[in-house]
Order: sequence, then structure tokens, then C-alpha cells
Amino acid sequence: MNYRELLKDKKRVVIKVGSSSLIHKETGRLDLRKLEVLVREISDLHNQGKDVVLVTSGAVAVGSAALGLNERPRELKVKQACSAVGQARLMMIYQKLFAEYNQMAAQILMTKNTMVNNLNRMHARNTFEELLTLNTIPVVNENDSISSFELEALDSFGDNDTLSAVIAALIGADLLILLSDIDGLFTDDPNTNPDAKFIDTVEKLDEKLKSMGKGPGSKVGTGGMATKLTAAEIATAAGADMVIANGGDFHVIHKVMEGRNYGTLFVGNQKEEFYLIDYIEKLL
Ligand SMILES: Nc1ncnc2c1ncn2[C@@H]1O[C@H](COP(=O)(O)OP(=O)(O)O)[C@@H](O)[C@H]1O
Ligand SMILES: N[C@@H](CCC(=O)OP(=O)(O)O)C(=O)O
Repeated sequence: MNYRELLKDKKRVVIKVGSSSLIHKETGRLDLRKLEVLVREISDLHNQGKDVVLVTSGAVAVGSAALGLNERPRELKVKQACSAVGQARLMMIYQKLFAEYNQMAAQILMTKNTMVNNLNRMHARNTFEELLTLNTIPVVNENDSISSFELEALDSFGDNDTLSAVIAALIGADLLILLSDIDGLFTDDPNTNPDAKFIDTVEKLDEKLKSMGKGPGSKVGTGGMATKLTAAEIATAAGADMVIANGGDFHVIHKVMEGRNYGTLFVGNQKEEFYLIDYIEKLL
């Protein structure tokens, strides 16, 4: 089976970009040229008739640069304040860029409680559905400034990798693309182990593969490969394919969608009885 070919027909796509793919390493400020490519790629997918949801990190990084802090803050309340400044800036720029391509962007900020509480989860699902029906592009992040789960428990739900998989499952997406600072999954962290080998396709995510995913390599990233594999577990069990690809050049989005060999592909394998809440509860 050529799993890559099937990517061409995906109809509902969630795309997650990490902070490290959005900012200049040296200054911590937004890489505007890259953002333009990201927005153009997403707008073009939308013009092809696909539903697209963008999950974007970057609020804390953008906020701390705007406030003149030299490095990523450690104290929770400082991170939360940075995120309040950064999220507004980030969204302002997304709105502007999407508008240039005649697209309507919408913002949804989620917390773990949104997903755990049955009523809130239903509201979230309905809002996503309606936003997609209305032809908008939902832009999602964690609601860092009012919730501490996300910034403190970064190994569990508090990470946009996991959040994007939960959203993919919630809205019945058929593809999740995680754009990171690395080409995909390797047998070990290639930043520390030069012998690590690239893995092109994962048909079954077993314990051996899961143990390969280590923490983050960069100062700005948070979850590393470990949370991306948790995301793969949720997305594939919900029946969506997932691709981890390098967000160094966002043109990779259309290359992945054309079925070309970019990134690591995790093949969706819908569990007969898939209950999203079971997965969310495991993350608490
Ligand atoms: N097995 C692995 N394969 C690839 N990368 C890995 C692996 N284990 C750990 N990593 C690290 O995960 C990093 C990507 O995650 P992260 O820093 O959170 O980036 P992002 O902000 O883009 O999500 C890589 O740069 C790499 O150092
Ligand atoms: N919600 C936080 C970032 C959380 C996160 O997952 O970051 P990353 O590892 O860069 O995707 C923010 O917007 O700064």
C-alpha cells in the first residue's frame, strides 16, 4: 500500500507549528517571511476545498521578545504574562496575513478543562464545526495566561503537540501535520546521537518506537519528540494519519499533501472503540 499517495485525498487537516519554527533563534522575534509562507500554504489548501485548522505555539516566545526579556521565562506568572502579550501579537499578524489571501481567521484558545469537561468539549466541537462550515481557518493555542496546566505540565497535555492531536480526534480530521525543527522521527535524538537513523513510515507505534522519542533539543521548544509520539498515538487511534516534518521551510506542507516523501508518516489505524476522553484522562 502506498500510504503517501493517500495523503493527496485528505479533506480535513490540522497543522501544528512549534515556536522554534516561527521565530529567529538569535533574537526570539517572529520570522515574518516564514509566517507568510505558512499562511500562503494554508490558504492554498483551503482554496483547494480542504478544511484546515492551524495550531500555533509562539505566544510565550513572541511575548518575551516584545517585552525585552532575554531568554524564555521560567516563572509561571511571567510566562503567563508573556503569553498574554504574545498571543495578541501573534493573532494580529495571522489575521493580517490571512486577510491578504482573502481568508477569514478565527481564534480558539483551549485549556485542559475544555477537553475534560463534557459540556465544554461539546461546545468546542460544535464551534470548530461551525467555523469550518463558515469557511474560516481556526487558529488555536493553549490559553496559557489563565491556565497553569499547560505551562507547568509540559510533558502531558500541556503541549501543543498533544493538543493538536486531541483537536484532530475531536473534529474527525483525517490528517495531522506537526511541523518541527527536525525532519521527523529518528531512532534517537540526532542532536545528541550522530548515529540516529531517520524513520520514513510508522505503520504501528509500539513501545520500542515510543522509547525513541526524547525531550526537546532547542531552548524555545518544549515537548520534544516524546510529546509528538503521544500525539501520534492519539491521532492514529482516532483514524487520522500524522506526519512530523521539518518546519524550516513551510513549503513542505504542499509537498507532504502531494504525497511526496517528506517527514515521518504515522499511518492512521482507527481503534474499533475509540473514546477520546480515555486518552485525555490518561494525560491528566
Ligand atoms: N527520536 C528523536 N527523533 C527526532 N528528534 C528528537 C528525538 N528525540 C528527541 N528529539 C528532539 O526533539 C526536538 C523537536 O522538538 P521541540 O524542541 O519540542 O520542537 P518544536 O518546538 O518544533 O515542537 C528535536 O530538535 C530533537 O532535538
Ligand atoms: N502555548 C505555548 C507553547 C507551548 C508549546 O507546545 O510550544 P512548542 O513546543 O514550541 O510547540 C506558547 O504559545 O508559547
